[in-house]
Amino acid sequence: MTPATHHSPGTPAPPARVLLLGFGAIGRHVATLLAPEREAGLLRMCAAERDVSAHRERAVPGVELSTTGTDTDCPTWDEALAATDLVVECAGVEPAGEYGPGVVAAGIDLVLTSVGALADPGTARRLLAGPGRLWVTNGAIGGFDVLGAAADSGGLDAVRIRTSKLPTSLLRPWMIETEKAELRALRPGDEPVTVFSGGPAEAIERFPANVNVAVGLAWATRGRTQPGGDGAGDGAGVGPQAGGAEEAELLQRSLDRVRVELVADPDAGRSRHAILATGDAGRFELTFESAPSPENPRTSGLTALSVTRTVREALNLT
Ligand SMILES: NC(=O)C1=CN([C@@H]2O[C@H](COP(=O)(O)OP(=O)(O)OC[C@H]3O[C@@H](n4cnc5c(N)ncnc54)[C@H](OP(=O)(O)O)[C@@H]3O)[C@@H](O)[C@H]2O)C=CC1
Ligand SMILES: O=C([O-])CC(=O)C(=O)O
Repeated sequence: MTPATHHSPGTPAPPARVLLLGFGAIGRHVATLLAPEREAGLLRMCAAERDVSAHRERAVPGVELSTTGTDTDCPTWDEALAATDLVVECAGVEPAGEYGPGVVAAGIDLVLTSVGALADPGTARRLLAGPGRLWVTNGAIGGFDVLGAAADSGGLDAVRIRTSKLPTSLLRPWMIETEKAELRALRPGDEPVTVFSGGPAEAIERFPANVNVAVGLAWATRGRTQPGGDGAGDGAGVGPQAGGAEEAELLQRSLDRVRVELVADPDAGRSRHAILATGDAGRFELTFESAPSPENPRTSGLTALSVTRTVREALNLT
């Protein structure tokens, strides 16, 4: 839905109503970046958290709060959703899978930040089933115009991503104590340690907050649904008109092709994503080291910038 264009000629467009699912590092940064649109009356924003009381003191001006939890002094998720034109998920892979399908099924467009949710075939099918459109953000990486073009022509055989992060940002509850101790003991100058090597689906299951980029890369290089179709593109929204089931199938094949390496690097001042894609179309090497998020130094700041761009595109605010 593009509310900015749905109004009578001659009357000002009503503000687009945006609901953030999750108001952490990315959600807050996105809300701050969209302050000019709020102040210009183009947008109204609400943010859903599961524990609103923990967020009241860190309010962002002009952003109302609602809850997916049990707070009783603010609108519930369902109430907030009923008054929304666009949902922007920035909560995590699990909440994306829990709430996202209901958003698109209600005919509301969804911007997906936790792109890793697409690694689960059932969730991917439901997120792509419409009638709401799914907008898959580029997140912490990019260059998808080049990689998408190469993939569209069937010109890629191998797609790899090597993500390097500070060791302590890769600690996970399922790790055994010796693994955790090894990561904690790494000091600047030590050799990096590979903590995962394999496919994006397994990677996102083990590291849901670190390798959304790998699933995003698989999405970007899934190729085309049909000759003359317009399903693939640089962050393009998709929906039933673009063939949701076919998109989901292409994505599964692409997930099987992408290889992921996740590295704990004690010298990784910035998160680093190195992509190598090769095939008949050529050899493409792209590296991303974005400035850290102002809210969370373990997350690339580029993600919130990409999400903001996707929101502007989805609402025709560009
Ligand atoms: N595509 C990409 O390139 C990238 C994607 N990401 C994705 O973005 C997600 C968010 O990142 P970031 O902002 O740094 O993480 P944060 O932990 O800072 O923020 C997530 C917020 O979502 C809230 N939340 C979690 N579950 C729910 C729920 N069920 N209902 C409402 N709110 C909920 C959390 O609340 P609480 O405080 O209660 O836990 C928290 O406030 C990551 O988990 C990752 O999946 C991240 C980086 C790059
Ligand atoms: O922020 C980053 O560098 C990437 C990230 O965590 C993810 O893809 O989940």
